[in-house]
This record gives sequence, structure tokens and C-alpha cells, in this order.
Amino acid sequence: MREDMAKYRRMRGVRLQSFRDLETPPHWAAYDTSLELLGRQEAGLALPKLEEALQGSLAEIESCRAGCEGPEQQQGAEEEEEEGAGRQGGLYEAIAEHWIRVLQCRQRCVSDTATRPGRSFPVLDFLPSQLRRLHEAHALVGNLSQAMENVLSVLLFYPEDEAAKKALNQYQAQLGELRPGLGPREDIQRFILRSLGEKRQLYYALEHLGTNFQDPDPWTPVALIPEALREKLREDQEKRPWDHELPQPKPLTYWKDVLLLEGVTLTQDARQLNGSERAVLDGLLTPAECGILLQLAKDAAGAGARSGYRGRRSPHTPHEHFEGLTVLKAVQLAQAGTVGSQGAKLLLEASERVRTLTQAYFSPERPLHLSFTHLVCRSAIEGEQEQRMDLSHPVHVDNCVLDPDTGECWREPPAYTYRDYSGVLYLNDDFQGGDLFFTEPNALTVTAQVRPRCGRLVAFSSGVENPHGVWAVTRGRRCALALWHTWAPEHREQEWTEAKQLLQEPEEEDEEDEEMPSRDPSPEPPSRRLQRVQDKAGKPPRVREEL
Ligand SMILES: O=C(O)CCC(=O)C(=O)O
Ligand SMILES: [Fe+2]
Repeated sequence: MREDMAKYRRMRGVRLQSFRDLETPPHWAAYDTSLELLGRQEAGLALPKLEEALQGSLAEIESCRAGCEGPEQQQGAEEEEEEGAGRQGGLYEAIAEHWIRVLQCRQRCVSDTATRPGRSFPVLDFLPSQLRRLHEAHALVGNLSQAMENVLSVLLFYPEDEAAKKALNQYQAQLGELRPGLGPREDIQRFILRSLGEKRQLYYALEHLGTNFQDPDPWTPVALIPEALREKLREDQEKRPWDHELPQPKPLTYWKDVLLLEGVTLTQDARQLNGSERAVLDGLLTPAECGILLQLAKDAAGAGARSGYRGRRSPHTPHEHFEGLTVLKAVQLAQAGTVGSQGAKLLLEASERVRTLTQAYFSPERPLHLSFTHLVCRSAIEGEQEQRMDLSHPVHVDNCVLDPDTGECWREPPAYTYRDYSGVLYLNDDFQGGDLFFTEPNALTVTAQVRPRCGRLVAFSSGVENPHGVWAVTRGRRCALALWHTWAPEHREQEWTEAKQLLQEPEEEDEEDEEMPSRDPSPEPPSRRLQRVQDKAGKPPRVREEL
């Protein structure tokens, strides 16, 4: 059905307005429209839709909860069987059991409401992420009190959320005198209080009565979970929610190399990201490593024109600065003493980590090579953020030229047609806006979003199945390592190999010098070293890729 609909929508002469959707629940319709408007930087127009989506979601949760109090036979047969043992007790046990079922059902309403019709998995953190968008959109149009109410509501879910705390301080500073009574939204306060009360009872029952409880929320405070259960639940949480439904083709090869990298976890798979060949993995870099790479980007930028490092207006938007550093340039700068060599080395190592993971996850049978590696920072230009309509990076496909009107994608130049998998390894989250989003091929309907943070990798196939863009960075500086992989060895990134050789060269030279005392021992300037590496490779330098 969905495919047919998509086909009709793409047909010439058919307009979107020709369709009346009688199936999509109103909160999803409002949610999608709001994302579309936000994607077009129409914060003012998006606000009523965002509010409608949030209120619609809360109303939907209420109506779902009301359905939980029906007679016992409404419960699934499987559960009955599973918990049948409890039925041998007396009246009090039966009442307790019934009440627990009601609570379990009510808690499930959050996931049900967050699951798009026809999809298997809920959008993670549906309510908090709507509140985040609300506070950002209110801030963009200058409604600071409402921005405050919404960011305070985010903090009810996540009291330690650094980005929310920072935004709160900024709003406070901008507002000066606070309106008396300004606090988190009442609807959200009520929702959380009630939900916590229920969770407390369900965790008690889980610990003492051996009943089931799959907490749908990642925000539940640890303090509320009985200590004896925490470790086990943390493990379950990591597996959830694809543990029972995801078919696991060749799980061993799939995970062998991934698990070699300690601390890396799969946070969202393609299903959760509402698409195919997409994944979010966390833990690829430690905070200290992110710090080193951020410092590298900063030092290279600080060296400015002298170093040949390119800091300029973004090629995608006039409202942001854009700095891009290649691995070879990083190593050259390190050799010239302009940046620390630790950063340059880590840049190579991190890109290799990404390659290993991307290959293990998407292409275990066929080697992937890096075709381009780019450390990219996008910075909001202060004073130019009012009513921005543009994106930090417009919707595009990495290996073909997308025609959003027809949904077709032309695999021909100027597209980098040999790109097979893309990866973005994020280094920070202390900026506003800048989420990555995926869309349908119409470049309008947002299907998933990813919030950057240190050590988070979003990896995806580079074809038409993954159109994506980046929302405007409206405050601060967003840095990430962008990488593209190819199956074609002839498109392997030559500069990456050169950079690696250059890094190893001093040791090799020492050895060579010992063996060949007749060689001129005078140190070479970096540029001549580079020249020699290129000669060794025996090929003329290829024109480097751009974004
Ligand atoms: O930085 C990101 O999140 C994505 C960038 C991107 O899509 C690109 O450079 O092609
Ligand atoms: Fe891209």
C-alpha cells in the first residue's frame, strides 16, 4: 500500500493536495508537518503544529490509558499463560495482578503513541524530543518565556541534560527579570509525576512479585529502580527494543568486528531509524579523544590562511562558517608544528575505526575502503540567525543527484558515484540546531533524526534510500568527522595513505639512514617529503573530493 501510494505521489500531474489521509492519527500528521516546516526553517509556522503534535500525543496517551481498564480477557493470551502461575492465589493476589496489568498497559501507551502507523518501533524519547524542538523553535522566534517553559520541561525528564541547562541559562540571561510562576509545563509535570508513581509500583512488583515490566522510557531516574535490578535492566535496555523482533541474519559475522571495539554499542538500527541501511552507534570516541580532535580543528583554524586551512563561509549557507581539514593537511600541519601530532594521529585512527565498524556492520563479506575523510566544523555566524530559512546542509544523496520532484536520483557526475557507505562521527553537542535528518526521496518528509554527540557515529548507505540533510546550526560550533567508503579499490583515498606514510616516515628514515650512510642526511621540509611520497606511489595526485 505504502509503495503504491509513493508511486502515485511521484506520478506527473499528481499533487500532494490531491491526497486525503484518512489513516494517519492527527498527532502524527501534525508532527510530520512540524518537522517539514522546521526543515524549511519556518519556525514560526512550525510552532502551532509542534504544539498540536505534543498535545495530540498526550491526548492519544490518555485515550490509550483509558482502554487499559477493561476486563481481563482484553489482555493477550500469551501474557496470561506466562503469568498464569499467579492465578493460583486468592482474591488479594488477583486484585494485585489485575492492577499490575493495568499499570503495565498504561505504561505501554507511551510506546504505542510514539509508534508511527505501519512501523514496528516507537520513536525513541518521543515526548522529550518534541519539547526540545518546541524550546528551540520558541527561542528562534523570540518567545523566550515559552522557550523557558519547554526547556524546563525537558529538564524534568533529563535533569542533567547539558545542552538544556545551557539553553536555560541563556534564556534566563536574555529574559532578565523572570515572570513569576514561570516553570515547566503543567501537562508535562502531571504526566511525569503520574508515570513515576506507576513505575515505582511496577518496579516493586518486578522485584518482589516476579512480574514483568519493560520500561518504555530511557529517562526513568536510576534512583527509582531497585538496586538489585539495575544491572540486569541496563543490559536489557541496551538490547531493547529490537531484541524480540529483529531478524538476525548471520549474527556472528555481523558483530565479530564490531565487538572488537570495546565500548561501542548499537543505539538505533535501520528499523528504529525508519529506513534501510542506517545505523547509529555510540562510544567510538572517549570524551578525551573528542577533546583532542576538537583541539586539532581549533588549532588548524587558528593557523588560518597561513596554514592553507580553509575557513570560509559555508558552501551551503551564508549564515555559517565552514572549516574543513583533510587527514593529509592535518599531518602536514603537525609536521610543521602548527598542530599537535597526537590530534593528527587520532584523526587517522578514528577514521580507521569508522571504516572497520562500517564494514563489519554493512559489508562483512566485501572490503570497504575510505574514499574521503574530512574533519568539518560548521559555526553559526552571530547576529545572522534571525528567521533563518535555510539548512546547514540541504537535503541530498551522497552518491547521486537527487530530483525531489520525481524521487529519482541520477548516478552520474557531479555526484561521487563510487561512494557506497557514508559515516559521520560526531565530536560535540554544545551547539544549537544541527541535527542530521533523513527524508523520503521527496526531500520533504522527515523519517528520522539524529542528535550529534561525542563519539556517536551515524552510518548509512550512500544511495537514494538515504536522502539526508543537516538543520541550521543556530548557535555555536558543530564539529564532525565525515567519511565516505567505497567498494572500488581504485577510489581509495590516496591522501589517507600518504598521510599514514608521512606519519611513519621519521622512524623509517632513521632506519634507512643507518643502512645507507651515503644518503644526504639533511632533514627535508614537509613539502618535499610529501612530494617524495607521491613519487613513491608512482601516480599523479588525484583531484581531491569535496563535500
Ligand atoms: O554532518 C552531517 O551530519 C552530515 C553531513 C553530510 O551529509 C555530508 O557532508 O554529505
Ligand atoms: Fe551527506
